[in-house]
Amino acid sequence: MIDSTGAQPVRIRFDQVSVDFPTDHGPMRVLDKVSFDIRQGEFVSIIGPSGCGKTTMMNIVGGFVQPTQGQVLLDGKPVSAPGPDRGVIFQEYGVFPWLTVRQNIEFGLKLASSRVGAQERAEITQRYMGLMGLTDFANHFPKHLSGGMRQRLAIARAYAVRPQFLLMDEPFGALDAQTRSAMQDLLLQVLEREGKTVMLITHSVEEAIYLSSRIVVVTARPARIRTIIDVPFGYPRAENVHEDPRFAELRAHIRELVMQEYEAQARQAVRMSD
Ligand SMILES: Nc1ncnc2c1ncn2[C@@H]1O[C@H](COP(=O)(O)OP(=O)(O)OP(=O)(O)O)[C@@H](O)[C@H]1O
Repeated sequence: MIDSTGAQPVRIRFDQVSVDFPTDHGPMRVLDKVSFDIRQGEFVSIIGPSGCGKTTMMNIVGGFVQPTQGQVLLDGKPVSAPGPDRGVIFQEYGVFPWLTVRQNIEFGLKLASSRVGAQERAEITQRYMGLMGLTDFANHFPKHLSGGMRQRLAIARAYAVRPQFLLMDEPFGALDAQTRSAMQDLLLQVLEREGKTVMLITHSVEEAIYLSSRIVVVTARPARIRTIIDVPFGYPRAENVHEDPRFAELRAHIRELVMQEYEAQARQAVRMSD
């Protein structure tokens, strides 16, 4: 479905979303009147200082946190609960320690859809174990995997379900540089094939530019939209896009914005301690 302007339809809409969390000193505002849209097939990264409210934004889309004011709409309907249409990958490894690698992926599929039969589940599981380099560890339990492998298992489980939306909170943060780069390329391949709508939280400006179609820079807490940047590179994304002079310019620009927000956060902390 394409609207009259020829643009893809809006899938995720933040509409004046504010969140206050209770603290011992009264409510703490974490998000303040955040509004932006994510359209079908877009890859939107959120970048901003640590602790500013990015995970909270993702938790609202995931259905884990309710806004204090405003709403998040998924295909025009307010989000009220988690659902299998959204594949969520958390910072912490979201794997079940009492299940093997194979069982973890199969269980994710079982939860998401009762329509996938046992045979198909086994095939999908085999495929994603292969993609993530986990085939040799199919019968291992997570405690016998390295941190990076556990994270790859969490990613395999989310991808295997083929959700319409991928919500990723620093999914590659715990990986070494080489694995991280391989996982970024694999994500681009999966998206090329399956055409998902993605929201990614990352601290890496390079990762945001390499993967995204747009980057939302948010302010120090409470998170507000500082600016939204269109990434000038199309898909399939060239692996050597890092060498494009526009990449370096964009990186410098976004780093500057994020540094300014860290400085604002530091000034806030000084004021609070006065
Ligand atoms: N359920 C909650 N109850 C109370 N406070 C919370 C809750 N969830 C988050 N917070 C607080 O809200 C603020 C924003 O947290 P959030 O995790 O959204 O930030 P973030 O930008 O994702 O941080 P980071 O980049 O370090 O992961 C933090 O001060 C956090 O302690």
